[in-house]
Amino acid sequence: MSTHAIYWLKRDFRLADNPALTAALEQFDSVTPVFILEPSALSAPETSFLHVHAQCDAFNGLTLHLRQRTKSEDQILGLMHEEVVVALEKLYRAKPFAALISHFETGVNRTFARDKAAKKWCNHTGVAWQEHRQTGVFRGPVDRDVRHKDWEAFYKADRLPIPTALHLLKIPDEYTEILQLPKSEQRTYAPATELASDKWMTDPALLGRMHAGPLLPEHFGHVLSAEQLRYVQPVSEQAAEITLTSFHQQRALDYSKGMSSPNTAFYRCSRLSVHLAWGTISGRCAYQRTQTYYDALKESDLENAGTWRKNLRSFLSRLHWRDHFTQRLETEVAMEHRPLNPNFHKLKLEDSDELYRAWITGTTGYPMVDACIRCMAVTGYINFRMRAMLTSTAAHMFHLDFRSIDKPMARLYTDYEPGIHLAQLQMQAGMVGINTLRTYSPDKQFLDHDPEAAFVHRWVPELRPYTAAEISKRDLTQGLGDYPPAVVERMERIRAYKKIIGDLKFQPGGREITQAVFDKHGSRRGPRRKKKTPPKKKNTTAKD
Ligand SMILES: Cc1cc2nc3c(=O)[nH]c(=O)nc-3n(C[C@H](O)[C@H](O)[C@H](O)COP(=O)(O)OP(=O)(O)OC[C@H]3O[C@@H](n4cnc5c(N)ncnc54)[C@H](O)[C@@H]3O)c2cc1C
Repeated sequence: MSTHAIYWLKRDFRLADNPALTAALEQFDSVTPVFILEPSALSAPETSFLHVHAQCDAFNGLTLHLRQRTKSEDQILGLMHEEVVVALEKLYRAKPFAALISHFETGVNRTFARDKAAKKWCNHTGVAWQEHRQTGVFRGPVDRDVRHKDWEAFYKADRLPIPTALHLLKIPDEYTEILQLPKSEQRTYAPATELASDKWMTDPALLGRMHAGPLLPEHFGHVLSAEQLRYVQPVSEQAAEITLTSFHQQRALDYSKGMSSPNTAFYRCSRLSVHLAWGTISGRCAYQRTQTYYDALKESDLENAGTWRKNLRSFLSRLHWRDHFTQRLETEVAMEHRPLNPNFHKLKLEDSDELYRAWITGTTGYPMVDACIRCMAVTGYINFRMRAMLTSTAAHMFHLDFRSIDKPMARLYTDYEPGIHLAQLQMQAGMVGINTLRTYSPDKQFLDHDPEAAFVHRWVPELRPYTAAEISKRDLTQGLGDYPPAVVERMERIRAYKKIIGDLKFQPGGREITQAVFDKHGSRRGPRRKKKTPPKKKNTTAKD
């Protein structure tokens, strides 16, 4: 009797180095790939048009890739717009399947609860659910001191080729009605000539282009404006390939130099985060291909080979940080709702609605903060330093609780990855407590990284009549023309925040609590500290 399985696509829209897809095709006679876009995910507080756009684009890209590979015009990628258990039940009733195959996911409590419900359904029905690992994040008890070795072993293992048995992927007749795709207008992406002059727009030659295809965000109630459509980053296996190649061959030379300023980061950074987040490339593939390129540069007589290598090494470290931070959420799922460091469980902040509204609408009276928020709302991207500055402003200056800004901020990134986002958010807000609290001054960031005010002028039109010098010397209590005064005075608020955090961190028994957090979650790669007291200085890298 022939065996049949469902391959449940979950943040893994690719054919190459895909452990779940490979396993499904090796074990079963036929496999139906299904992407389930749940109504509860679409209406979740962390979801925005950017995530829906990313998934539609990735779905369309994978559809195209499958057509090219199988040389067939048949739609072999199924879509369901249902809650997962309802979707599985419908499929099973139409045609029973022996197994459900997917990757395991480190997500928020909502996706964790969904997965538990799916597990219960599988147990009840007798369907075997195989969850494969696609990253260097480990589930279950892991010895923290050997985890790095496990991580390395995974990243050094041969990556999986595109399976040859793609002809086994099919939508059987029994599923045709259930897996019908919406009828769509074909959309064309903005032509490259229109993109030439604006450094925040995506350039198809460097970052790829969106595909026309059966899914559009509009089908799920998320409409992108014409401006957003021209700025959002394409997300597909094909676009990931172009992005990685252009990074290796053209952009990485100025990576370290260009990553801090929002005027250069849109092209100098790798821009691989959306692809890693939605699985249009595997972390292992990005890592190994970069390592190969790095090794080749050792033999190369290319001018600046040393600089290329230094930049690629810095990129490789960041790929490791991804899993390091995601592991925190995998180990401590409660961190969505409470600080990682128990010293802060009783933290009470002012959490003012008025300050929250100023922050999220980009009307704080701090030009760099406002420009970043408004830029993200259109492009779905900002670089690391600016994300850290936005968090630091929200927490240290505006005294907003990290739980109040978590979902709103997640909605602004196309690359939203719950593990990295929550770990970074908590760290920048001082809720981890194992590193020195780092405060970013928005006005210093403006002077350092936007000295000509190009970025601020682009995203805050009220400030276009003023020069960079006029902007930086403005009277904070007055604003400039139509631009509002600052909503709070900076230094006094930061001092107050640091006192709140310090009092909790150094309460009786607080140091021991912080040491326990370090032992469980701290990086093992730097010098080990086994002192009773938490580290005082240093460790202020972006990573920790
Ligand atoms: C408050 C806050 C929230 C964040 N939320 C996310 C998120 O939801 N998703 C996300 O991918 N990144 C997040 N980051 C990390 C970082 O800002 C982005 O990964 C980076 O800006 C993406 O751009 P890039 O791909 O061009 O990065 P590059 O600088 O080219 O880095 C290469 C890759 O390394 C990884 N990486 C880089 N920096 C970090 C870091 N500090 N921690 C963990 N991994 C890192 C990313 O996968 C990135 O794609 C967040 C940072 C902060 C401060």
